[in-house]
Amino acid sequence: MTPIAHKLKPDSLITLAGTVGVGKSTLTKTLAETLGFKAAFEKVDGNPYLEDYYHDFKKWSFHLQMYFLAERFKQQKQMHEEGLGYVQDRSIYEDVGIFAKLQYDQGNMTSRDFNTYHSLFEAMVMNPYFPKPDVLIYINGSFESIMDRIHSRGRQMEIDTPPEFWKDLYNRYQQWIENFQECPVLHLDIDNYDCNDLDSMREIIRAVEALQASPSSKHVIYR
Ligand SMILES: Nc1ncnc2c1ncn2[C@@H]1O[C@H](COP(=O)(O)OP(=O)(O)O)[C@@H](O)[C@H]1O
Ligand SMILES: Nc1ncnc2c1ncn2[C@H]1C[C@H](O)[C@@H](COP(=O)(O)O)O1
Repeated sequence: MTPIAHKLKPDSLITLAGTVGVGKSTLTKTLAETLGFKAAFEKVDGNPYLEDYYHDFKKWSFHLQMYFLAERFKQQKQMHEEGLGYVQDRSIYEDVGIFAKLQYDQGNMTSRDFNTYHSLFEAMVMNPYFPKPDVLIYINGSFESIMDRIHSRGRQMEIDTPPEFWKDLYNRYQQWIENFQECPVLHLDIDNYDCNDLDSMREIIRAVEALQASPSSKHVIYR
C-alpha cells in the first residue's frame, strides 16, 4: 500500500496489542506502509527458546521471558535512536501483565524468578528508551476465530498446545485490557476492518489521529 496523508506526528509510536494469532503482525505491516512509518516486528524465527518453551513451560518460562525482555529492550533502543515514527507489533506490557503472570500463576515460574523478572521490567520501563505509546491499538475477536487463525498460520508448536492454554491467555487479555491505563487505547474487532481495503485503513488512521490529538480519551471503541 502507498502511504496516505495523515496528521500523526512523525515521531509517533503506535503499538499493536492482542492475543497470539489475532492479526497484529498483519495489521502492523499494512498500517506502517499506509502511514509511511517503519514497522517493528516481534521475531519468532530465530527465537532460541520458543519451541522448547511450548514443550516444557516449567523448564523454559523464565529463560523465554528474559529473552523477550532483552529483545524488547534492543528494539526500543533502536526505535528511540531513529526518532520513532514506528508501528510496533506487541507491547512490553503484555509480556509482563499477561504471559509471565500466566506462567507464574500456573506454577511454571517461581516467585523468586518472577520477582527478578519483574524488577528488571520496572527498571527498563523507567529508561528513556521506553516512551509510552501514543496510542495502543488493541485487536480482539471471538476465541473460535482466533483459534482458526492460529491453525491456518501453521506454527506447529502453537497448534500442538492445548486449547485450554489459549483460552486462559484469551481470558487474561480481556481482563488486562480493561485495566490498561498506560496510554489511550483504540479497540478494534477483527470483523470490523480489512487490511486490503484502503478506506478501512483510512478509518483506523483517523481514529488514531483523534486519540493522539486528545490523549485524555482513554478507551475508544472503533465503530
Ligand atoms: N484481517 C485479517 N483477515 C484475515 N486473516 C488475517 C487477518 N489478519 C491476520 N490474518 C491471518 O491470521 C493469522 C495470524 O495473523 P498474524 O498477523 O500473524 O497474528 P499475530 O501477529 O497477532 O500473531 C495469519 O495466518 C494471517 O494471515
Ligand atoms: N512474553 C511472552 N511469553 C511467552 N510467549 C510469548 C511472549 N511473547 C510472545 N510470545 C509467543 C507467542 C507466540 O507463540 C509467539 C509470537 O506471538 P504473536 O502473537 O504471534 O506475535 O511468541
